[in-house]
Amino acid sequence: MALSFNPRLVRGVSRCHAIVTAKMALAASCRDFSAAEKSTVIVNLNDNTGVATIQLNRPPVNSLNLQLLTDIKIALDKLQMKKDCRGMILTSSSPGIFCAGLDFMEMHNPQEGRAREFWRSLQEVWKMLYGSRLATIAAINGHSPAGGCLLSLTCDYRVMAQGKFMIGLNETLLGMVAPFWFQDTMTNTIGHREAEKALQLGLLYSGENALNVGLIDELVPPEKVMQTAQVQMQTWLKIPDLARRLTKEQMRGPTLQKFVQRQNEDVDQIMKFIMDSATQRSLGIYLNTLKHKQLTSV
Ligand SMILES: CCCCCCCCC/C=C/C(=O)SCCNC(=O)CCNC(=O)[C@H](O)C(C)(C)COP(=O)(O)OP(=O)(O)OC[C@H]1O[C@@H](n2cnc3c(N)ncnc32)[C@H](O)[C@@H]1OP(=O)(O)O
Repeated sequence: MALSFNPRLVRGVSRCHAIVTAKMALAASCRDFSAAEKSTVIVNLNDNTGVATIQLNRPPVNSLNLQLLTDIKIALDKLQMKKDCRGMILTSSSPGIFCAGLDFMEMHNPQEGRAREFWRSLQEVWKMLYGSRLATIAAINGHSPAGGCLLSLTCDYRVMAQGKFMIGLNETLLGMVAPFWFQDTMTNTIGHREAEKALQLGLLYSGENALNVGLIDELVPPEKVMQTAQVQMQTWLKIPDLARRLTKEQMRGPTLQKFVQRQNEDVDQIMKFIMDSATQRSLGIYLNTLKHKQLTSV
């Protein structure tokens, strides 16, 4: 995958620069994580508008492994430290795939030390995105199951591509429980009743149904996703930053405080769960299902 700018993002922009793609030193592992040397996010900041774009860039499906999570975190850190940066659009460089959720390689028969680090990175990315001072918009240009849906839910607004794409928290289909903070993020977006149904049944919504339940805010042709996100961003940036940011803090504060109080306990629970042989069996069955393409949306 070439690390070039998306021309649509930079057209007409006089001073647009890339923030260097984040890299990380991976902890020693016996597994082959050879993708570690490759860039996994492309970051642009338009100095004229103050709007940044983070493109997930880990083909084929942008599954969230330790490297991608670390790269997102570094990119966000850099952007949030830049005073002039006011908004961020989160998208993917792979047409048809926003993000396939957590990387199965991190979950299937993991080493506990690595799994802990991985989970803490996910927590950190969620916390940063959910509490970001920036106006954030997810430009969902394809499938967005599980952790992919979670990433988009942290944003202030979601634009999704029309087509046969799915979005939802489907953890129960994998024999897993979406952690409480996944559940809270979903509930805060679509309300308790719909979230209860969606989470228990592991529903993957079509774009139309996602729009109906408020999981996304707009459904547009794939080629218009980015442009729509940019136009929508102007609406968010018309509001004085401080007023918008403080309102966001107040609305999301209780969810974030609950999370911080239970963050360590959450890591311990997840470790217990993922190291359990029954969990691994369910995951193995799910991976087999995935190979035979039996996933459907409602
Ligand atoms: C310690 C923590 C404890 C954590 C314990 C608790 C966790 C609870 C929370 C869990 C959150 C999650 O996100 S769990 C992850 C849930 N994710 C999913 O269920 C998505 C599964 N994927 C899909 O449905 C599809 O791949 C989809 C995204 C729609 C794209 O379909 P396509 O037809 O375009 O592409 P495919 O042919 O299926 O996929 C291309 C290749 O990518 C691989 N692939 C697909 N999804 C992948 C994924 N999530 N991780 C790795 N690899 C993936 C496929 O196997 C293929 O590999 P090759 O065959 O080799 O080419």
